[in-house]
Amino acid sequence: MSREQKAVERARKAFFTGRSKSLEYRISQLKNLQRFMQERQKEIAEALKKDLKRSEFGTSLYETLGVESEINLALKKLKEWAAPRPVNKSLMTISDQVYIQPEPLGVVLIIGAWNYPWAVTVGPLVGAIAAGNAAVIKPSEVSAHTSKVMEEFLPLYLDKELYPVVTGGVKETQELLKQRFDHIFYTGNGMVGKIIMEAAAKHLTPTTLELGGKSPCYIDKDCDLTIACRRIAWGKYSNCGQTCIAPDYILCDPSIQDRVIEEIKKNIKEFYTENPQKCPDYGRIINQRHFKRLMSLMEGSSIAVSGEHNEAECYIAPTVLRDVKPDAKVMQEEIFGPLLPIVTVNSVDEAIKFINQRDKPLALYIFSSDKKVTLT
Ligand SMILES: NC(=O)c1ccc[n+]([C@@H]2O[C@H](COP(=O)([O-])OP(=O)(O)OC[C@H]3O[C@@H](n4cnc5c(N)ncnc54)[C@H](O)[C@@H]3O)[C@@H](O)[C@H]2O)c1
Ligand SMILES: CCCCCCC=O
Repeated sequence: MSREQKAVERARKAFFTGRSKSLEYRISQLKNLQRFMQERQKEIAEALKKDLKRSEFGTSLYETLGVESEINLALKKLKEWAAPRPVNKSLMTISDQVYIQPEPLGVVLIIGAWNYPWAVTVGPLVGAIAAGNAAVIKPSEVSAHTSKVMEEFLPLYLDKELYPVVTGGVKETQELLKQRFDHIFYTGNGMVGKIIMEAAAKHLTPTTLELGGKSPCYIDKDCDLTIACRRIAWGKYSNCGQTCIAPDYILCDPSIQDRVIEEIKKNIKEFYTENPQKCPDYGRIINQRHFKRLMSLMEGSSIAVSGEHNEAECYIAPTVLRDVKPDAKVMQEEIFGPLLPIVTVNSVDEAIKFINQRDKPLALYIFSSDKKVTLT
């Protein structure tokens, strides 16, 4: 029997003891997780620094504060969430006592991604514990230092049988996917999302798929460019653009392209100094494979801001590309890095057509002073 199969079987056996169902037990495990997040702050921050050059402030802001507030919410609301809910009687149930009783699903699988590894792996775990489930936790092998911290320290705080951490790469994840789960929560790219759904379908397991995609921005001629560009620069270059809903590309009128570039440049300097490579708040590309992918996406584009890079450090500076053609390489896939292409369009109608014809946006950012401008 494989290590993965053993972990799932142990979790199921532990689930059948019924202990994860008691509210007291769920609360005690959530409190242990809370204690883990507080006591292991140093290990969490050090691992994220090694994986993504995440600053300590960034670790709190983007990862631990979010997970901690999920735990606090669950602790506060658990009794209410788990309580039976009243239901209106119908002719069929007129002589019955009727109510909806929330019940745990069973053994769930959580497969995390590497870009915000705590938020997307331990975040869903909070919900799984609160709902009384057993959960097999599979952190991303790509953020290897973080994965090691989860593997080493989580079992010191949580019930090891109910909430095992299974590390490894594609082979190990595929071995896990052969097992039967009662729910799968996956975060990552859409190609692998299809593999997850196919494996889940074999057991009719419901899935939650948190995927990626393109997130276009449209800047109208008459909007407040200073505000628009500041917001885009923040969203684009936080975590080096490696955020699911980071602005992917900008559409704007040719007459404002130069001003947009200047405003974004000003913000890059304010956020990350003249030299982002030395700035503690600017991260790194997760690995050489993604570094090379991003360098190749930039090929043939006209660079308006920076484009500097250093392969040994997996460093790519906050970059803006101008007059990008719709068929350029950089427009064909989710960028997931600090490259910001600008494509010019002559009207809002052209922008709408552009987006609708090619992308099913994950997020859509519209900057316009005209409240009637929507792209839906
Ligand atoms: N919607 C959201 O909330 C959200 C959040 C974060 C990231 N994302 C998206 O995730 C993507 C980035 O993550 P990623 O996919 O590079 O992460 P990744 O490479 O870490 O993969 C995610 C998980 O899938 C597993 N995996 C990889 N290949 C597999 C295969 N062939 N078979 C089975 N399992 C496999 C990995 O082991 C890992 O645990 C981006 O597209 C981003 O937009 C979405
Ligand atoms: C603040 C938490 C960010 C999670 C983003 C998920 C997408 O990448």
